[in-house]
Amino acid sequence: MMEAKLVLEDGTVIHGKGFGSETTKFGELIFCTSMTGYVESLTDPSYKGHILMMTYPLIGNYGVNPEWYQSDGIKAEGLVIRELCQQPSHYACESNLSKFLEDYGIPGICEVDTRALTIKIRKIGSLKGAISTEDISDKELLSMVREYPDITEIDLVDEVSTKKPKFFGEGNRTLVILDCGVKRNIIRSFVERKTQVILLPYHAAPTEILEYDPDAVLVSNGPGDPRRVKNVIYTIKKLSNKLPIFGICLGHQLISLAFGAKIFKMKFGHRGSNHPVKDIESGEVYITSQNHGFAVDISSSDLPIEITQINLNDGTIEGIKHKELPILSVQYHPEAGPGPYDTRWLFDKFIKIMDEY
Ligand SMILES: NC(=O)CC[C@H](N)C(=O)O
Repeated sequence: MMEAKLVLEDGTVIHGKGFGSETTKFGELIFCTSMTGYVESLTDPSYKGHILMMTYPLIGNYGVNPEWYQSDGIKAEGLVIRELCQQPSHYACESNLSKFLEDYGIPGICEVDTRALTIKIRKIGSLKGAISTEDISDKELLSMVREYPDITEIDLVDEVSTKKPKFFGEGNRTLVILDCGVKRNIIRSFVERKTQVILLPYHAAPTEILEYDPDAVLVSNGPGDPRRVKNVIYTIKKLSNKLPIFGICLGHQLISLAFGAKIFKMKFGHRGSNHPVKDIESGEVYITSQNHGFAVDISSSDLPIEITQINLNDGTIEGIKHKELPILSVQYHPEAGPGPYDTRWLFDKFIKIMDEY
């Protein structure tokens, strides 16, 4: 295996073994506590701009199958792990993790003490970093990392959204999804429920959306700072009294912004498959799949939206709804991929709202 290093903006330099592509990539280093689901996570467009570190110590065991992809390829900038399994075993395995990363030009580094690094990030927060398997000195790489723009300064949604309309499934109801970096499982969740899905570029104008005569609009998940995606916030405001609107993750943040809430960057985010979320009305607790670094802040009860669900680990907002209009959203991922299926009922709820409207 080739030599590789991980350099962080605070000056940390970690040497390890490289796998995947021989290259240098930059991004915000974040950690994910899911024990499995590395294929789904690497291909989740919300990870664009991030270097993904898995806390589970052995990764790659069951290999790779394109059916598990959440988009057309790897969207994360790099992968940091403790131990790489080089001989995967699984009935559906078609490739291995190293080849998978190589196919998409993405570097990986293993033999890293990921747990110590996670403790560091939990203490000081997410950090910008680079993985490199090239011949660049530590000093030079560190200054490149420090010069690299912060995640809040990059328009990542534009890099992952579809360039033209796409159509999926059939049925007697139609849903427009504004593609900010949608995961395939979200589209699948509606197609399975006999819904025609029209996927539009995130910048589609309100008039263009209405021309499709949809029964509702869903604002998808996606990477980066929601405050940068101003045109979608405008679209949500324009459509709010015309159609039901649902939001997942970035979509939840954009709907919240459209109705006056604020956004803050979390210290190290929520990324994993076991985040407990409580539904305030029913008192039920769900185990949810999460991947976000920003969160919604609703400090005033004068806003037209109210909190429906909260995170039981840190009390952050996990769900909101409009006080009068059929508009609701969640911060977590009801479609799973990877993660538990506890909250798949939300898709049935969305569909019921569409059908009744
Ligand atoms: N999965 C997502 O949609 C992420 C939303 C947003 N980019 C965040 O990091 O908070």
